[in-house]
Amino acid sequence: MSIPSLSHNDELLALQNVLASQSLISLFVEDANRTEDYSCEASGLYLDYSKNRVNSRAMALLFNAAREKNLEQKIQALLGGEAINYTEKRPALHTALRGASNTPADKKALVDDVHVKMAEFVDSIHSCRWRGSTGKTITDIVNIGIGGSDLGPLMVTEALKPYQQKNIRCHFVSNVDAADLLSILANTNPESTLFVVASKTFTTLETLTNATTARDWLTRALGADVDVSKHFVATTSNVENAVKFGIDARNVFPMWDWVGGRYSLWSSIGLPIALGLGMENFKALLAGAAEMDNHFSEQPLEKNMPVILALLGVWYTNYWEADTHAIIPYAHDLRLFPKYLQQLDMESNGKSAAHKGQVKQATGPIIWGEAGTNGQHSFHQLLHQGTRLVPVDFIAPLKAHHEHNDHQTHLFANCLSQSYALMVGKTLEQAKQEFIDIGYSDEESEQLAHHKVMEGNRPTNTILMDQLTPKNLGALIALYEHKVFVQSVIWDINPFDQWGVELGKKISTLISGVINNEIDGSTFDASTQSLIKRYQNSLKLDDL
Ligand SMILES: O=P(O)(O)OC[C@H]1O[C@](O)(CO)[C@@H](O)[C@@H]1O
Repeated sequence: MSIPSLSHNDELLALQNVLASQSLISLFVEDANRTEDYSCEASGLYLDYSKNRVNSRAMALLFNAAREKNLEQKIQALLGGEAINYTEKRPALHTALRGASNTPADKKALVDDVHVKMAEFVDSIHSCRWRGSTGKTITDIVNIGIGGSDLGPLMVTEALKPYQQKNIRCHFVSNVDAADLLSILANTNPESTLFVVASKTFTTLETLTNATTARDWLTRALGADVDVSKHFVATTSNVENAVKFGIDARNVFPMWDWVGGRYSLWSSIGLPIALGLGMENFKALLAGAAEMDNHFSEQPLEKNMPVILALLGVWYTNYWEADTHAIIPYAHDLRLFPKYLQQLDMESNGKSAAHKGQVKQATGPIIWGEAGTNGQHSFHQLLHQGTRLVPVDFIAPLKAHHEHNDHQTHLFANCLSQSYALMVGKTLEQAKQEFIDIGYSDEESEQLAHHKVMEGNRPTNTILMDQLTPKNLGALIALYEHKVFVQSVIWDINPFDQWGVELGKKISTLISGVINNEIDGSTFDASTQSLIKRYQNSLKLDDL
């Protein structure tokens, strides 16, 4: 794949060549101020991007590229509510949900109303005014949703566990595999359980299947005349379908088509966050994100954290041919963050259609990762000695929510040890000496040394925050949302649609029809037909 069409491409390519032969450590030696020059602060977050294979000229050309693609105007178009999602002809106004300073007034009014409704509902659950159909207080919230209607609220409630309200447990069901739902139902009491059916469209197969099974479970346990409305609420933009499902219209928390699914945790889709952590903490999450929105809108590109992260990503994807990008939080509570970012980034920028025609360069990388230190004992080997270049974002809170400072110091020291080791690596001479030091002969040491060599010069970002608080988490999520947007601008793609997931959905409906003998399956290929047959045969065996 080639590179984005930019006027300074020749120079960028030449610089890549120069920087590829220069060690990262030598860049620090050359520039005594490198750490200060290659760092930035925003909304409680500190980004150190000095351990990247860039110099000031490369950064200047990347900022220039962003200007060439009219990034500054596009940021204002995004925040101002222009129909930036041009394939679906609508704005992408997740920033309005958290009250970014340029939020259009009509959207602000809608959002404020929903916040009032959410706050009243949360209070009625927490103060035990809302009761189940048999008079019991609600102890368990089960969110039924998938994709953006699951991953965001799930990740946030896990990340902010120290803020969890007493007497309320939150559960999340997403997979159409009933094993997911049944494992939750096995440990909940129908009398004190509230289901939140979360679906922007209220048409998603997985969510409707799970919600129907949950409703059957409830009526089986509490009788056909149970007041289902005491146990089911919905968060959706499709009030009509939610009501058809049997949810009382008063218990539907609206959202709108101008909020993308993967950007929706800030909307009523965040209801389980507010129920689990309290409305104040939900609002603090929004406030942190709004602060990052304002930073994104107001700061020059050179000091703009999402822009810097995005341009570094473009640099590695397009000029260094990095296919993947690892996200490694050194906070156990953030362990779902990489998984959350997989949807945010890959569903947004996993595209090959440009505004006009097809893209000419690689677009969104494969996002992956795991919490440190666990990853060190699984995939870090590849980061240190593998043949692929994998840029890494390390994310670390300085303070923990517990008092075990010995653990926290080990955790933080490991985080820094990884970025340092990835940068400096190990030379052949050092490796040989290590073998000699443990008693190997000179000849053996010579032969084996290359197994221990680490090339080093692997690029990393380090993002620090004081503590993993609702506000800091809000800022962190918004940082990555905006990073993804900036990259979409450079790559000239629409990050707000997801046509790619539609085809599989449609075909699965057809295949269900073939399995149930409602549709002729002969148009499918021989492999698919034979696999369908095997499944049908297993059903026949069950009937015997
Ligand atoms: O909230 P809904 O409408 O049920 O959709 C769930 C998810 O399905 C997708 O459309 C595709 O996976 C996501 O973008 C979305 O978050």
